[in-house]
Amino acid sequence: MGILWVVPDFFHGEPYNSENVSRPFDPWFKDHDQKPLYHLFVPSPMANDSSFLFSGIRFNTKKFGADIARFQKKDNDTDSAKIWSVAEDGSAKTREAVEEKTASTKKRKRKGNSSENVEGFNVFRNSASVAQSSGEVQADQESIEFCKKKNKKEQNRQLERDAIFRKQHNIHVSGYNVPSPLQSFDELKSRYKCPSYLLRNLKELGFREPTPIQRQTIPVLLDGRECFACAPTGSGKTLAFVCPMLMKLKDSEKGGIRAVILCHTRELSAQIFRECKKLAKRKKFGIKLMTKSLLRNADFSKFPCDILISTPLRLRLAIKKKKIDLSRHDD
Ligand SMILES: Nc1ncnc2c1ncn2[C@@H]1O[C@H](COP(=O)(O)OP(=O)(O)OP(=O)(O)O)[C@@H](O)[C@H]1O
Repeated sequence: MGILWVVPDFFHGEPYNSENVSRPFDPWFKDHDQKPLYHLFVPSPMANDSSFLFSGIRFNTKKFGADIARFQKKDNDTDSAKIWSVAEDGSAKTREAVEEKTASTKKRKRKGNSSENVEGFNVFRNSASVAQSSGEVQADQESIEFCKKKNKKEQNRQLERDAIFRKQHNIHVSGYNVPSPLQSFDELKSRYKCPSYLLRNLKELGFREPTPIQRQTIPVLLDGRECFACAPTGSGKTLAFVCPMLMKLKDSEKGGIRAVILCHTRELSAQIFRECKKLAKRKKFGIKLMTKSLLRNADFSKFPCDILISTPLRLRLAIKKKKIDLSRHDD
């Protein structure tokens, strides 16, 4: 254990002086060997563990890196450790060595150079339990903070890239933490695990690139966010909401209506119905258009329907007269 307690020997008179020829080391040590001050500490745990000295101390190794390098462990430290163990053993054979080393330590002290600090620092470095574990904790905290900073930097870079991309495609957004727009339809697979039938259908329909409204609306809806989108006629709004709808529904189920699309005109609902059918090709989704005949003849209690497309008035009629159940819709 690399510890050197430097305390004045108040209890036992004069300190050892190597230059005092009339008081050589052996008799001096004999006087003090009976009750040296460190014996007071030996039975206590303090003698074996210096961590009590440093508990609660946190040392910023990053900030004081240069100082740490300067105070790295030196031979002096091992010397002082030897002195300590020798003094404890009380071995007569090594007392000479003790004398020499003690004298040299004192000389250094007198000169007032920095080695004293070195030892003090090494004590800190070597105290096994608390100092080491607090060092580890601090290292962990530093690496976490480093990761956080890195993530934040990367996030800011991504925000910048998104802003440039939106500007290029004339996309305007408002809202908090808006997801990044789609670069391509392939991103549907990498980012959202889009089923392959849908990607195949998009390809077959000749949709190579998403339109601006699709680029931004699809990620927003797939992230479970609410969205109010506005784009010119013929800009591909239908795919912008049908594609995430199909992805969220995943598979066909026979338990009732799971999604509703409301359109203000019958023509538009018929157009959306056609688009839905094209996009859901190869998947047995129950997609229904609320026509007059359906409203009249259908038994809505056993209505296998994943997506229902209707105008508001027809849906209201169905709810009132046919007790259509919309409670199963997926969020
Ligand atoms: N990414 C795309 N690439 C090429 N064509 C597309 C793409 N998305 C949609 N289309 C096609 O563009 C046409 C218009 O799409 P859509 O009906 O969805 O537009 P809209 O914005 O909903 O129009 P409206 O406002 O009239 O309802 C459709 O024929 C559709 O198949």
